[in-house]
Amino acid sequence: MAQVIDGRAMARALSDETAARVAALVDRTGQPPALAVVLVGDDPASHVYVRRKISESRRVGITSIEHRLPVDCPQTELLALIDALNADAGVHGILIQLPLPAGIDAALVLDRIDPAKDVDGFHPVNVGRLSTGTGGLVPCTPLGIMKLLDSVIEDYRGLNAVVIGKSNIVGKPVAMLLLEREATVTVTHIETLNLPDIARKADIIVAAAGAPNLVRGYWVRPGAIVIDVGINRITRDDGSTQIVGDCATHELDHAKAVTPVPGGVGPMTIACLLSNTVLAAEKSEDA
Ligand SMILES: Nc1nc(=O)c2c([nH]1)NC[C@@H]1CN(c3ccc(C(=O)N[C@@H](CCC(=O)O)C(=O)O)cc3)C=[N+]21
Repeated sequence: MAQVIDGRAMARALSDETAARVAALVDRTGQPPALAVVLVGDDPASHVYVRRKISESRRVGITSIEHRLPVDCPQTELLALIDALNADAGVHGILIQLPLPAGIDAALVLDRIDPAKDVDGFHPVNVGRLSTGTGGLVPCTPLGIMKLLDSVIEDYRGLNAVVIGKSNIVGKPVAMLLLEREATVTVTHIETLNLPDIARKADIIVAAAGAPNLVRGYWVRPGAIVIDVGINRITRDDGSTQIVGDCATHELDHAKAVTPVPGGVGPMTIACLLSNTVLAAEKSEDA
């Protein structure tokens, strides 16, 4: 049987550490870290995620401030809000929930965030720092993936890592982090030919394609480690809905370790958002 990596337990442990850092910060400065969460429009999944981010923030002592804007909000209004949050010394982290409504230029919006407050790590300055390995805030999902992998891997050197998906929020940044550990990294995507053959060479598979049951048992070599980043809401025959990942997990008994969905990468993403927020607040102390 493959080891099932418990993302909920690891997230809890990380958040306990974060809570201790928050308490120490409050002792030093008299002020808790503050996270601004900006939600534009009424995507139901985004609402669920934002609720969870805010309640987890409170649990560790981070003050979270939610800003809701209507779906037809003019871009200039969103940019003005970001300017105000950038200028507010009491705000340490800014998160713009994605996806943004059509008609808003997401790249322009992310460019506007002060890189020091960019707890998602999506600003070009942080993307650049990640690619040169020179500090900066690291995107939450890739950071969480590395912590999950670190629980089962000591030394990445010489390992083959195959990343499925080339998104800016998961595929590309996790490839950079794996490269930094000196794994041999292959990034694949929707146009990749012979994906099963490429995956079969992997010691580490990171599946972030957004396609349920994409990664089948025969794609995975015995002893490989499989990180399932997918969050797919599917409707069963009886009409009920279920969250599944990108991997046919029931076919992966021969893997060394797998992450479950739910309870794997998702909870770690939120725990890393909180640790990034405290990191941003700690760094602002010396500024
Ligand atoms: N600016 C921005 N930053 C993000 O980090 C960001 C975003 N926008 N937009 C959407 C995606 C998605 N995302 C998730 C976070 C937690 C779970 C999570 O906690 N999932 C649970 C429950 C799954 C469920 O029941 O929905 C689990 O996997 O166990 C899932 C997905 C963050 N994202």
